[in-house]
Amino acid sequence: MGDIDPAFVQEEEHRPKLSIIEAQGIPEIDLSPLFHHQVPNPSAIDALVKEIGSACKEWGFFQVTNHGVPQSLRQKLEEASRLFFAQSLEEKRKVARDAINPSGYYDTEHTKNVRDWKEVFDFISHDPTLIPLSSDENDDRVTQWTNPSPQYPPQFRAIIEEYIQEVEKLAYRLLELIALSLGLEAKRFEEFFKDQTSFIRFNHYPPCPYPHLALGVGRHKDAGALTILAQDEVGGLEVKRKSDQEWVLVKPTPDAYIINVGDIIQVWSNDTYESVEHRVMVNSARERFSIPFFFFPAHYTEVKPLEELTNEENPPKYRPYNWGKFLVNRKGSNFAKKKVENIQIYHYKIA
Ligand SMILES: O=C(O)CCC(=O)C(=O)O
Ligand SMILES: [Fe+2]
Repeated sequence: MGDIDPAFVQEEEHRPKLSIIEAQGIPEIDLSPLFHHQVPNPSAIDALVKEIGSACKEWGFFQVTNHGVPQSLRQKLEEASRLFFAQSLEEKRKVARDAINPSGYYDTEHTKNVRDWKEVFDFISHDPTLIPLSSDENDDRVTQWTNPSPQYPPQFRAIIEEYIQEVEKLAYRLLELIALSLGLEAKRFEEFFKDQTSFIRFNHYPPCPYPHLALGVGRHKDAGALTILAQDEVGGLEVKRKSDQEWVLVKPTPDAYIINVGDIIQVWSNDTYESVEHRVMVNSARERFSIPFFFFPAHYTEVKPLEELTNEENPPKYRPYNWGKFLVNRKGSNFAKKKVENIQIYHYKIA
């Protein structure tokens, strides 16, 4: 292999340190109190809500175990993902995304204008998904996103659809716990997800001969409400620890999910919880797979700090923004490479 394509090379300050801090990992939270059907145990739920609240506040990231998503289903999905990516580029490009429909395969994503060392297959969770036609605020036309139908592996689409149903149940449960932890009613956020724009992503990070120069995904924050990530046993996800701004590796825990608070919860909670920066390291020996589910509200959602969480002493820190316009703007800028920074929530911050 010759020299690395400069499109992949990170600026010096953003290159990963290959000596890794694995100290003091993100909190691990056992969700089994949610699944004791006979007699509800309010004190166990209270304790869980407190744990979730402090994980959101101190880290913005945590892992959950006993989460209710069947392990066999996750394994089937992971196996299907491996088979899909093992195909030739030509086969994968038969389900390529395009400028209109962002669902499908591509291998050219850039994060902050540096190319990521990965290939991706995106699949919206509700097909079709209603979405603004453009990010222009004065254009109120709406269009639809739909999914491609990968022909291989044969049951891929059916397995994805089954998995989405299960992971969505977990998303709603987490949302309730987060609402309770903010002193809100459990179902406070539910209405925003009736016509949700969520999607699932399959990431494949091939081995990379330049792990000191490139990243699988450059540093970023997730724009949605919540992310529910399945990572394999290889490891590589790093989170910027809030206490000291160090990058720490999230050690793989078999069958657990990694949860992180996205920008929307940051805005809803008026910065009580913050969306935390993360990135993915690659390694020269092993490929890695991960499957995030991005839990996104309906396109017409006006995202703004909740009234219950603001008052005269704590006024709203953000101007309202339209989620659909924000999302379309993001998708457009990740598809066509622009030299400018893409849209971020701090653009709506009230000084
Ligand atoms: O692969 C991972 O561990 C995380 C990927 C990620 O952060 C993303 O796709 O937004
Ligand atoms: Fe992410």
